[in-house]
Amino acid sequence: MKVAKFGGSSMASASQLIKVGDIIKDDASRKFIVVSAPGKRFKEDTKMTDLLIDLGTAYLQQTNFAEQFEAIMQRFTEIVTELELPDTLLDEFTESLKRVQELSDNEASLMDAVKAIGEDSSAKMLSAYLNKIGINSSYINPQEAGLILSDEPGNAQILPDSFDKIRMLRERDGVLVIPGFFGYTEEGKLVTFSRGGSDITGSLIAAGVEAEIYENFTDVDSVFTVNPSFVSNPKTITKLTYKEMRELSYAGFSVFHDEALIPAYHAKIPVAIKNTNNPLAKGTLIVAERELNGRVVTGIASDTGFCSLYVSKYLMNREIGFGRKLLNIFEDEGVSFEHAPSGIDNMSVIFRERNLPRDKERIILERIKNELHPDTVSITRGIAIIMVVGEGLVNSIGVANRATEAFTKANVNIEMINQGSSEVSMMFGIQAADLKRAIRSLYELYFMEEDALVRSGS
Ligand SMILES: Nc1ncnc2c1ncn2[C@@H]1O[C@H](COP(=O)(O)OP(=O)(O)O)[C@@H](O)[C@H]1O
Ligand SMILES: N[C@@H](CC(=O)OP(=O)(O)O)C(=O)O
Repeated sequence: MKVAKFGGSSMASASQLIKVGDIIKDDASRKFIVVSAPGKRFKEDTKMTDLLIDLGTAYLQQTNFAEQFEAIMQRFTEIVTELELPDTLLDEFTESLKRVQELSDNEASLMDAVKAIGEDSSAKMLSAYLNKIGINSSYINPQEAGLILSDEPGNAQILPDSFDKIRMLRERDGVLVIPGFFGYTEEGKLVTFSRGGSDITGSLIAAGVEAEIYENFTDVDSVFTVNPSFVSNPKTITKLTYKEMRELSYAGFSVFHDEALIPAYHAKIPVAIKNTNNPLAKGTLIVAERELNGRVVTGIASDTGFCSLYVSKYLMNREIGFGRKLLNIFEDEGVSFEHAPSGIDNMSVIFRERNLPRDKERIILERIKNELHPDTVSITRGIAIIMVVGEGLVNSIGVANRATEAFTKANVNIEMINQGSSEVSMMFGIQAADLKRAIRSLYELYFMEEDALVRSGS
């Protein structure tokens, strides 16, 4: 039995839902279907989830609620009408949108309840459409499916008891259509995962039902070696390991949510990335182990929105507890960090800028000065990270050299280097303004020049 997840791009319009129906019809083992809310139909379009966030905001701020309501209903109406689905679906969606005005939870919980309407409605439309084309299908609410999550609105996590309940879905007849992105706390409150979280639902269902494969349908033929917005027509990746994909998606390969790999990884379920618009394309397979194909680097990912805190103190290496005290300050202030590369007399700590607001920055700098008495302490914002990832990295000499050569060629200054202890990745911090140049240069070196050398036999 397979789990197939269809992302926002696959659910964006009636014509996309028809393709989804064809894909499900084509393979009877696609029994568990997880769907996102309608995504963008074209580049400048707005995702349903963003329309819903605007609706929630309009309600909270008592502004243009009616206008947002209209925009959302128009998109649902288009899909329902074009697919000739029952009008009762539209009545249901109208009711759930109206109920937003009765919600009295705190702001974060209210927003979660509003956002979930996108996925919930998507699942109801697809299930109705599948029945219409002769596939016996049921809509399954995530509570019924057994998705019990932690009480962290907008950033929930699965609770271990869920899996036994999810497993029972195997006994159900027909195709089951489950909305992605949300679940319920033990107390029955609706909570969502972080943005892009339908990938996580798909992986959890795959782990719970012990699927033979988790197919993740999106709008690209495969995972590319580099984000296609930086390099046109980049080389594709046909197979990569969970470890590689986890690092790549953490650092910006937005095609798959970085938290979505863990459940599939633990349950040893292969993940296939496939294209709804071209389902016969081979796609990309994510597995536990793969043969090394001679290529050292599998992919180069990058992300912006980081900042780096630098602390130096002469003889830091001899001061027992320095690192602990430093990290303790962040813990006290409720600030999570991403990386902490260190030298003999210095230490950097890398944060996502959104986790270190200016008021926290002031408090933290003050505390470091008063409690740790460093020689210098400073924060640099506007940092981008680049992650060079590959299982082959561990046994190769000169990978870092090649990277620095690429940065030099592109005239990009490296602010920080960190060889991850997982040994499948190497991370560089640079100024965000230099990102495009740096990525193109790295791609040229690792993928174009190395291939040319292999082809010429040298
Ligand atoms: N390395 C990469 N390989 C493939 N796609 C990538 C990569 N990095 C970023 N992307 C982007 O991810 C997009 C697909 O993810 P997403 O928009 O979340 O899809 P969906 O709506 O199907 O969930 C692609 O259209 C592409 O622009
Ligand atoms: N609709 C949600 C969840 C999701 O996974 O969407 P998508 O499949 O379009 O990335 C979001 O936009 O965050």
